Amino acid sequence: MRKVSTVGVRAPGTCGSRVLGVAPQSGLCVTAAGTIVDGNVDGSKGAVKAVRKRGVDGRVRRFEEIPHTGRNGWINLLKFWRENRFQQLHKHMEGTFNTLGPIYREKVGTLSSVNILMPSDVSELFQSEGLHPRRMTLQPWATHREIRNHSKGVFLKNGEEWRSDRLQLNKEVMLSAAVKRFLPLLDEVAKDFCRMLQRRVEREGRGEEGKRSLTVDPSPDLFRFALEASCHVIYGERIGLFSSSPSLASQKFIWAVERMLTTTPPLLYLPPRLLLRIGAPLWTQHATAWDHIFSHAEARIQRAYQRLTSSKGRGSATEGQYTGVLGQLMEKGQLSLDLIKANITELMAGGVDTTAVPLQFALFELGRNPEVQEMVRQQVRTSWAQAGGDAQKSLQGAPLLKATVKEVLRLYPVGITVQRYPVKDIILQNYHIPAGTMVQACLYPMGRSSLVFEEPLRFNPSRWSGSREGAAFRSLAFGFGARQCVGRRIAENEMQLLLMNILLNFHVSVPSSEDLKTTLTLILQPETPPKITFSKL
Ligand code: HEM
Repeated sequence: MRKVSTVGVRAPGTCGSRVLGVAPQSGLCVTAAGTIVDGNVDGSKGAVKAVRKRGVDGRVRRFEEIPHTGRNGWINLLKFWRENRFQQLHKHMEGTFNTLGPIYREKVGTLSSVNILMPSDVSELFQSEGLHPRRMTLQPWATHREIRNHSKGVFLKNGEEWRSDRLQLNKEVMLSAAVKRFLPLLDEVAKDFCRMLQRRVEREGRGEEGKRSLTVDPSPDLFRFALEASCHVIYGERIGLFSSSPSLASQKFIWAVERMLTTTPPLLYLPPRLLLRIGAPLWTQHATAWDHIFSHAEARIQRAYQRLTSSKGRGSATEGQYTGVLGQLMEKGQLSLDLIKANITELMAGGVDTTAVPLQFALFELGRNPEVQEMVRQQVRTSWAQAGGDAQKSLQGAPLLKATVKEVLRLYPVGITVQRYPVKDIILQNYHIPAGTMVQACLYPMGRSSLVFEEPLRFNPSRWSGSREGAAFRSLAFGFGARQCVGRRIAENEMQLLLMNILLNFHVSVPSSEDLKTTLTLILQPETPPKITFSKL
């Protein structure tokens, strides 16, 4: 047991590297606030436990006693700007947990949060999220909708309004009957992607015919794949992005989403309406990017609407035929056209980078871990053969493939935190948290914590097959509870199907297996997209 001195920002509650430390060790650590942490962080089998805690004098500590990174939000904001911490917020969080312990407070500009990383604490948070869970509002997005008079979709809504939209969307994208409907569409796009890649390897690759290899940065193709897949599932429309001349409008949509994401984080800490009034370029870029996303969606929604109404007029030409999420929502008529537009636009904006980027990480990790790749391929091959090529059955018989996606998102979560405002007072790490406080579950530091995962830096999908690490509140990349990602089933199936088709057709390797440097826009990305070598099997 050791007492930790309290100096400057690092002072309160320091548990040092024991929380996330690379060097595993065992022992108790007394924080400055007097909380006892049972620090058995031995990385050996069975040793990783949730942190137990109680006040030394048996009392719950006050909110103000939670370790923090400095009281003055404006000074913190200045530091963030000066040191470019927005882009490295995931690393900043990891470092701060190492220094301050498993819970800390942070104020940046006007935004205050309590940050946690232990699964047991996230479970506590989940139990107090209430019937209408709330996340931190992305104010620049909300302001854009308000000034342009657009309705908001589920991402930006709260309360009963959110719930009623969400229940309708769940039926079309989350329930297993819906998955069954859209899965063949995703499979078709994944297969076309592989055919396009085959042609490219044959045309541009090296080596003898039939056994060629090609080393490329696959990210532009992965973005196209994700957009093609989204359009097929959402609008029921193929947009031909794998052709030799993909449309410029689609490329512009991809750029607009990228711009919208990169301009979001700096705008979170400043009042958008003030920036709008002074004509700040950052705000103009953000709003213009959103305008583009909206007009892209609007054009497609109009087309789909005309298609649907004209086929209805001709008799039921589309009866029994799946017309995409948009068609389903229109046919059911439970949401107004305005709300359908708002939600469909959000699904489109949220559906491209979120899957294209983890696919880059997945190919990189499979490439630098050839034994893992081979193990997954064997399972996928057997399952695919047994299922006679049926996509859904093939996925069901390949748990390692599902675990691969989970493992990628553990190490590289798309969103680095999930936020909630508890509806009642709760106790986390023996500190009192008043209702209405913004609490963030920090996924990046959690995924890399030796308290939570054995050998956290090892890419090991098999870790999810045992019961222990499959335990609750460790795999949180899609959030949790009723407000979890509504695109989850689309995303999981889309990524699994693409990886399945790639593994059946190519061996994947990487020219450099050095760790990837990551950077945060609104989502976690590689600083430079990794190069991947595809060799025909
Ligand atoms: C790997 C891919 C993805 C990841 C990791 C991811 C992650 C997340 C997370 C963490 C949330 C917040 C959940 C919470 O607060 O508990 C979320 C919400 C959301 N996501 Fe995703 N997402 C992904 C793909 C997608 C896709 C493909 C779509 C659209 C097709 C989508 C649309 C949305 C929407 C609309 C919400 C707001 C849901 C609500 O508030 O009710 N996401 N996502």
